[in-house]
Amino acid sequence: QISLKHGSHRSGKRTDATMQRWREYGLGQFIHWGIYSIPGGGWDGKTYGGAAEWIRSWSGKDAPNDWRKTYDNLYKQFNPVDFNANKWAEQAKNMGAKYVIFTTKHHDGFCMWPSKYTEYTIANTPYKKDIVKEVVDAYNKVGIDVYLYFSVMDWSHQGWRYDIKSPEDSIAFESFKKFTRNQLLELLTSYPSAKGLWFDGTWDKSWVKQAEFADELETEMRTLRPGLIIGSRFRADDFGKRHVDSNGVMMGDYEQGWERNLPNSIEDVHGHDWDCVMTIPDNQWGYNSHWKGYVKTPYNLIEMLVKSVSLSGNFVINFGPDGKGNIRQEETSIAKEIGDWMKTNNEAIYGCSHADMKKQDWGYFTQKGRKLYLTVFNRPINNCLNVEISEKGVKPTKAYFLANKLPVAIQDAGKNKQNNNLYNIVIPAKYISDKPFVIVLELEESQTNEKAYQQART
Ligand SMILES: COc1ccc([C@@H]2N[C@@H](C)[C@@H](O)[C@H]2O)cc1
Repeated sequence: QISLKHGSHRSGKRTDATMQRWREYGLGQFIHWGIYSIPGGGWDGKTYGGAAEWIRSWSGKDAPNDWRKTYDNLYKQFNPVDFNANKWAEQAKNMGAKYVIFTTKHHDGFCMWPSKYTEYTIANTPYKKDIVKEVVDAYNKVGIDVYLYFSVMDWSHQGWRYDIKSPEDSIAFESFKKFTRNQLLELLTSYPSAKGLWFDGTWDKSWVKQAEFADELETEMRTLRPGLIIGSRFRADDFGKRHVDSNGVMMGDYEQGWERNLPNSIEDVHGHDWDCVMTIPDNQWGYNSHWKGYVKTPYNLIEMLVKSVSLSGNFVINFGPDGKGNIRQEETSIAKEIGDWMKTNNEAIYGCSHADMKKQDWGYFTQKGRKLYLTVFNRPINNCLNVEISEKGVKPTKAYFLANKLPVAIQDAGKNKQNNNLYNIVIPAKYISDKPFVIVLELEESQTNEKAYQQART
């Protein structure tokens, strides 16, 4: 046990109601929207190879002439005339999202709210109005909780440094730290209904060296907003360790490392709360007019959602509106498909978590109380869903389709070598579905005193 002043201040999950509400969300929406949405991954007929929200960093011979100057003046033309926060919120509601994470400031430093600590904000664009407020109000109105994405790394600020290597760097970075604290307190004060902050841009050495400052700032924010939810990405400990401190204890309220990645087993989760944030194309968060590579189907995303909940996590799908404030057609149709599926099956998602059952090939278990939800992605040829119950004295008493409550048969298939009780849940052969479907299995304690059967001698 290494003694730490600025490591994790809590081990184990948070047990308060606010965090429990977060745990039950299941599905969330990420929105990346900012100045980078104007170029949309290219400029002057040239396309940028990286993620569209990083286009300010475009340089070298491939970049348009004077690109940095061009980019840093884009805010003067930012006027998203098609933006309608209520339409976005309605679409997210219909998709079944319970929370939204919205980019207040990305790495380029442009503020989507009228911050009083810099000129580089929405107030100085033709649009003028406070976009963060419009999003917060519209999503809250339809019952979706709002979390504010904030990039600590800020390329527009004179005081930002990737590392601190000289007294001049230290003085500059002190001014940057003051600016960052001011903006964060400003966000918490201006948008009191925001439930949490989603930090990014916290990997550089300069920030990793600020254990005491970041720890005190996190405490100050939590004091200002009791119940505030902050993930594992915000700060580093006394020795620069991030996400988990030097004693292996997670910092923050949930694991924020699952970006475009998913755990594969409950062991990967280490008992932490977590969410996965996922792009629809391979790696584009901000609007990119030409999606390259594989674009995930609604089916891919529904499987990731169910897998996340089956491992006690939330799944957050990213949307990247364009420079005029439109959500593109591909994202609109995905939101619709997922929403249609959620309307029928959300009972297997909301408030559910990992079931201590052996993973089966046909799909995933999620559980809430004594109800097991079997979401089937790979229907067995013999229509029998294998279920192994290792918990002694527990047996399934009822099985039925979630969609229409029609019963399905439960066959007792004896015991396997580990003495687990095996069951076949039998899907009627005539039942046809071109979408993943859910079967509910109700469990009850059984008093049977069956003896364990003789193990084979081998
Ligand atoms: C250096 O690798 C990355 C990858 C993604 C990011 C940002 N995190 C995502 C949530 C997006 O905001 C992406 O720009 C930053 C650095």
